[in-house]
Amino acid sequence: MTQAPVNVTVTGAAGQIGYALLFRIASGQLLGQDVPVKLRLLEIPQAVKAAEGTAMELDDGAFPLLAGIDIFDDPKQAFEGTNIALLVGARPRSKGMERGDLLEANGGIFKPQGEAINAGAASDIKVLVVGNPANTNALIAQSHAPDVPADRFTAMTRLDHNRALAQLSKKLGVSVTEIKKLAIWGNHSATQYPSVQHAEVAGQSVDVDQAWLESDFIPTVAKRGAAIIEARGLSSAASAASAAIDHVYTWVNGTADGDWTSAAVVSDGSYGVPEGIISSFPVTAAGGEYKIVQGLEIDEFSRARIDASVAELVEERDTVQKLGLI
Ligand SMILES: NC(=O)C1=CN([C@@H]2O[C@H](COP(=O)(O)OP(=O)(O)OC[C@H]3O[C@@H](n4cnc5c(N)ncnc54)[C@H](O)[C@@H]3O)[C@@H](O)[C@H]2O)C=CC1
Ligand SMILES: O=C([O-])CC(=O)C(=O)O
Repeated sequence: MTQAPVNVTVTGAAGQIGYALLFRIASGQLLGQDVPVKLRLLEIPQAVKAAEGTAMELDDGAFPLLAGIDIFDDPKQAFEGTNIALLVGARPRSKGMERGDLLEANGGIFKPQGEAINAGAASDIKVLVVGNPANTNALIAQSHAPDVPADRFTAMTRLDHNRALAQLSKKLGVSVTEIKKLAIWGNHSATQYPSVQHAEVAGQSVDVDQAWLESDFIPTVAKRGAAIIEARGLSSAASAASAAIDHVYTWVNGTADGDWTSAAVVSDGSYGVPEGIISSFPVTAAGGEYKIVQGLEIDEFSRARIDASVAELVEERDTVQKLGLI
């Protein structure tokens, strides 16, 4: 081993995303093949036993990079000294619900977790919120961590980004690796805007007809979560875990030259998105920081879609404000 282990806290460790995520972290896919990790698992008391079972299986994987596993039911202990926090633990939606319906049920989880991160996490803490409604849960956690730089709190729209890549690659008959500069804007919800306005294949802009974009691509990507629930009877798990791995790996290791990815980050007012809201943008990563891509021209169609999704985020912020969660 070439360095001290990195502490990674995963909440909801006994859940379905946790089960898909933990083995990939232990195998080195979160941070890199030369980076040892110590796992700190947080669960509610009733699920600690199940988390212990997962920890036994992690032991049985004999992962060379796994330097230890601790299990907690107290957020203060779980986030003590942690470098990377994956906030997955929350109730998933079921058929017929929108993610925003989970605001009240799940919002309460993220206030004490934000406070615990503020109190005890390592100074280089990076937080990814996966639990839905992810953007606003991230806002709740961030607002209770005043001593942590706000840009360390992010929410996951990488799954939407990957879904958009997959759909476009099928349509164009090219590999996902050939597509650059796709972007997810706004909320991780049905109002999100997957944009091909700046997308490129082999340096050329992507030529797809507007009717396909509006009636197929955008709704397929934006409603994919509901389609998975309809088909599986459970919300997406392995693909969500995979996107969480991608989000953190890119954050730590950077984006490729000439490309970007999507992540929900604290808005600095760019593109008319109100400051402080956690909204998805096209972002680059370098030196361990995500930065919003600047200076993009936004066409009229994109403007309307971005504004609609951001309006939903403003509503969610106002709701949690009324609930006393921020
Ligand atoms: N942002 C995204 O792209 C996606 C987000 N999600 C969301 O991720 C969340 C988790 O999904 P699943 O793993 O499928 O759910 P799950 O129900 O299988 O697991 C959730 C786990 O969280 C635990 N938990 C609940 N409250 C907790 C707390 N206060 N502290 C620690 N752990 C707690 C539960 O005991 C359970 O083990 C849901 O909110 C789901 O909607 C799911 C897919 C994609
Ligand atoms: O749709 C859901 O509730 C789970 C989720 O966030 C997704 O699959 O994108």
